[in-house]
Amino acid sequence: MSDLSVTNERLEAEARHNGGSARDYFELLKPRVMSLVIFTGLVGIVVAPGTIHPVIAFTALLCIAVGAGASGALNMWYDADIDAQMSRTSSRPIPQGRIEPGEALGFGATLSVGSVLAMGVMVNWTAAALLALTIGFYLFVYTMWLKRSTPQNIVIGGAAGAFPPMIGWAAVTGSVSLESIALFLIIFMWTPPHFWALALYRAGDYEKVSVPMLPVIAGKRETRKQILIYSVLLVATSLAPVALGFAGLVYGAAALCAGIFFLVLAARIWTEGDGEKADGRAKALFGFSILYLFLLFATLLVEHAAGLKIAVPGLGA
Ligand code: HEM
Ligand SMILES: CC(C)=CCC/C(C)=C/CC/C(C)=C/COP(=O)(O)OP(=O)(O)O
Repeated sequence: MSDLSVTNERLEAEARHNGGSARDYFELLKPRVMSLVIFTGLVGIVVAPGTIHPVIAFTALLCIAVGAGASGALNMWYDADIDAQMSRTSSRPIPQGRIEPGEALGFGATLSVGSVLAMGVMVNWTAAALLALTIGFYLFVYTMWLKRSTPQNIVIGGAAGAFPPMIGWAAVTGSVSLESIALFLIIFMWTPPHFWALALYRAGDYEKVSVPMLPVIAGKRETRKQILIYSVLLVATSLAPVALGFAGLVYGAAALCAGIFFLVLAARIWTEGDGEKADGRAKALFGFSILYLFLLFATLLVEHAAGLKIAVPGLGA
């Protein structure tokens, strides 16, 4: 062995020993995914009826952000074995040895408990209970139980990602209502097409680590069919805020236009089958799914905050 490689090995071992950098810890929070999660929480806070002091609203949003990040760290702690083997996730801090599993567990657990307690003490205990439920659902129900045991993992487990607007709403009102359940249902219906589009072109990764994602177990044809079914349900559900009267024509028109485009992309996946453009079309739906959810919630926010709500005749207030 050359002097150089001995030195490199020593440096790497030292780096591992010194614990991760601030950047590694930040990566544990899954910041890109969680930024949209946090945005949906913000929309829940803004559109909820009633008033909230801006400092309390900011505290609630911070607790959602920290709790969401913490749940991402706990997910990475538990999934480190499979993350190490999948090309998409192998460069994460734990598989790379930059953060020890125990450090990630301690980090995630501390932030989880801290965010729930801070929400309870400084905002209200309904929002805190929902935040605890969300973190627990993502860690125990999705990550530890369903992810490795059933192809319905993300349908049921995906509920975790749908709670944040409900948490935001509860931070203002102290309760759960039909309107906040409608926001929950939109994300709940959105999660299967969002994730299965990605799973279609990442099926090999999941097969390699024996995670029973739908394309691996039921095949790509069935996955394409399920994407189409959930896309139709999603577009119908996206109109619930209008039907319940807490969104108006601007939101309704945006939801319909974006929804039609979503359906076109889902249909194109279906018609392409296993053709040569299959991966490209799945990637297009995955990418648009993120823009779609952002647009839907952003329109709700702007319509509400800018007083643009024009009620649809015969529906709601
Ligand atoms: C169980 C539910 C969900 C599953 C299984 C899932 C899965 C995934 C996966 C595997 C990725 C690729 C991440 C990567 O490239 O490392 C991803 C990306 C993403 N997801 Fe989800 N997701 C879920 C729910 C959500 C929710 C609820 C949101 C937001 C409301 C969300 C927002 C995003 C965003 C913004 C990205 C893009 C991140 C980037 O560009 O790196 N996801 N999702
Ligand atoms: C407020 C709060 C606690 C919010 C949490 C929201 C939440 C549960 C979002 C789910 C996001 C996500 C990346 C799921 C994928 O996990 P995965 O393990 O299948 O993805 P991976 O393979 O990229 O790790």
